[in-house]
Amino acid sequence: MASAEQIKALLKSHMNGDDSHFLSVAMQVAAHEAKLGHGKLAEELRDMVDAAKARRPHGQSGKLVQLSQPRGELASLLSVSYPATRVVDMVLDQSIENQLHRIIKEQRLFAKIREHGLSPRRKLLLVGPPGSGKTMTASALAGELGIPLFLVRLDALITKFMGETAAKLRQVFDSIAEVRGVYFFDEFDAIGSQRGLANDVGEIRRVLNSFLQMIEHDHSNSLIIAATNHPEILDHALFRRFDDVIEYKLPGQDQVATLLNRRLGRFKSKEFNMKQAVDEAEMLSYAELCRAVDESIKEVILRDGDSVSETSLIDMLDERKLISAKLNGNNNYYNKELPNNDGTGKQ
Ligand SMILES: Nc1ncnc2c1ncn2[C@@H]1O[C@H](COP(=O)(O)OP(=O)(O)OP(=O)(O)O)[C@@H](O)[C@H]1O
Repeated sequence: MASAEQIKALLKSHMNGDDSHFLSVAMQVAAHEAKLGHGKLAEELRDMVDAAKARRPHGQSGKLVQLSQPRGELASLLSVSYPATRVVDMVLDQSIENQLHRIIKEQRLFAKIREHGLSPRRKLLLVGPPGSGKTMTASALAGELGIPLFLVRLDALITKFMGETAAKLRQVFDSIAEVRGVYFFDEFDAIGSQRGLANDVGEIRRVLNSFLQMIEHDHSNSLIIAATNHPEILDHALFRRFDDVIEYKLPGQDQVATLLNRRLGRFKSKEFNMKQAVDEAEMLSYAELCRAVDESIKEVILRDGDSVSETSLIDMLDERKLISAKLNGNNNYYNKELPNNDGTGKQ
């Protein structure tokens, strides 16, 4: 139930005609209900807010008041957003989609799970090539659960001063315990690399040890998501600290076709040869495919055309391939096996 203060805030913004504030308080009520484990109610409220926002005239999207804006030093360590992304916005293979739905279900009903002395899945490791949807997944989980997404800024977290990084990490974990949200550690290999690496410095080893202890002792209701493109250099001790490891891959032919269809939307020409485009898209990431489609739509707009043909899309796909070959080099390590949860590396 909304608190008296929240009802007062709703009435006040209604009387002042402050639509943005009204919706942000409604989101606050939704986040509060989600925190109490009333997932269905929270989702219903959030859907109503989304619908209200969608009905606003163009240009009045209104900026949501940041409800859980980190303060003080935390502000430099965490950046917060309230994503509207949903799992259905993503193109995924069935097994990943199932994994995500399971996590969402456990999160929505976490109070029920905790009543039985169990804990929902909430410490996740996402591994896979660049542009495969790891960050988007963190947004979609926050969007589905109606809770804030906190990006942990590793550049601000990792300093060269002895002990400072671990102290900052402590602050992040304190926030994880205090404010329910999705906490996303991108490029996690920066702190999670194997302790024995020759070029490793002592401070990074200490940080990794601190992280291992902190994640082990964390019993909060937040989701902790770490993502990396380099699972092969992660310390094996890390794998068993996570409740779930989700492995992302480059899109297969079905996923490419779905993504191209969705992204091209009304710009897809009637005689568009999807098979030819899909064949040409091999080895490109989701992000690169999106980019190629956007570029080809832009090209249509600039020449006052009305649709994208497969040949113009193929040109853009080829351009992406060239750029990607230059930037990414070789990603062969995705063919290697990941260590299993006992850290032995055997599957
Ligand atoms: N599975 C997907 N379905 C639909 N769009 C996707 C998917 N994956 C990526 N995209 C598109 O590509 C963009 C970039 O993806 P994202 O940042 O999630 O990749 P990432 O795996 O986190 O990459 P990096 O490792 O470089 O951080 C997304 O904002 C989205 O537009």
